[in-house]
Amino acid sequence: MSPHNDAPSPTGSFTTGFNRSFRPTTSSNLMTAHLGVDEAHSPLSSSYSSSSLDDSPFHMTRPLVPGVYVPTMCFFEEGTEDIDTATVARHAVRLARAGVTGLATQGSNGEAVHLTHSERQLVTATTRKALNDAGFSRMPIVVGCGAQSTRETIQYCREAWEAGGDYALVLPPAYYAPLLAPACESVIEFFHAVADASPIPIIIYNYPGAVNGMDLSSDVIVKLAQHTNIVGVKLTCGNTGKMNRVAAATRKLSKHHDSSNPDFLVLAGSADFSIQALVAGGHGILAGLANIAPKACIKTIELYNQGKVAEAQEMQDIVAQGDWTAIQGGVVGVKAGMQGWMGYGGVGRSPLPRPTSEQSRKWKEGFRELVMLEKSL
Ligand SMILES: N[C@@H](CC=O)C(=O)O
Repeated sequence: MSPHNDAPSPTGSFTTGFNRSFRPTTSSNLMTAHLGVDEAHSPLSSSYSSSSLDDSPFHMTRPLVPGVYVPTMCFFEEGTEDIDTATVARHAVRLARAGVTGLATQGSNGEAVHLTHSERQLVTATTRKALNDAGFSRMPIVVGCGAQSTRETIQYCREAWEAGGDYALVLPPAYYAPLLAPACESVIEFFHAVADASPIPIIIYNYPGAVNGMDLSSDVIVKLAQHTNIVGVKLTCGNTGKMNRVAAATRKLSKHHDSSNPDFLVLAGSADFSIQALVAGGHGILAGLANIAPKACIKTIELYNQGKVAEAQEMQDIVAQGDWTAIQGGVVGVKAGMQGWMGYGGVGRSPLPRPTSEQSRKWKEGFRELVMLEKSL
């Protein structure tokens, strides 16, 4: 059973359900929405500080610990393309019951770029409530908050907190990458400004493929890690040398040496290098493949941590092959695979293409070995 399954809950004051007075609303009035919390604890209050948040009875601290984090898919109603909240909730609970460490809404797999501000809040709030109702109120939710301006990124972080998110996953802004990249200072200033203003801690998202090729170096990441409100990194770049440098440097900077609760969490951004990440000193994965095979992803890491390296390698072989299908098919292929094997998933929001039946069969087949492994666990 997951350490996050909290029935009964250890904190009497915490209530299940969305507890930050969230009301689905338009983005224009979100910033003025009354949160129903003491003004001194409101993230919209100028006197707000992250330490005051921890004192708020409306907040439960959910530590960011090593393990498997899943950037959840977003699901849409057939025809209308409205958010299918029932499936969002059901999927979150399925993953939690499989034993994952945390979830991430609005990662690349969650089609964040297709969602409005209020839809993003709806997905996060639905996920939080589903977890709480199923006895997983201690499970953290990371929320994708990347945007092109510092201002909007901060707004996303605040909205993520309002909706029940615990951490913000932030990509560097990259539309104007050539203007920012030569001076890493601009990128550092961006992350510092966001971290200063965000009510929730920041996880750096290094995914060059999604941001005009911008690839943060280990030097930049280690510098950013020294900000008290920047607490982790997801490396989708796949650079295990960089991961080794970041893990080693942040370990040295750490005030304590508790490997079960590091100050700075270093995560692989794809499941196809899970054990490589552990060898490099990383702490786990935040990877889309776990939408399909959460138990296989968890088991691979467990085997390695238990010193069963050959068995871990064997499982990693299957995980890496399955991930190749996910990498090639992206959101379209993963949804087709889920629909084929799990009976839900549907299709991506327009303009993502609907796969033909032949393509759906191909994506489903690509996951066969992985799904067989998953079912055996
Ligand atoms: N391959 C990645 C894509 C985004 O980071 C994943 O597995 O999530």
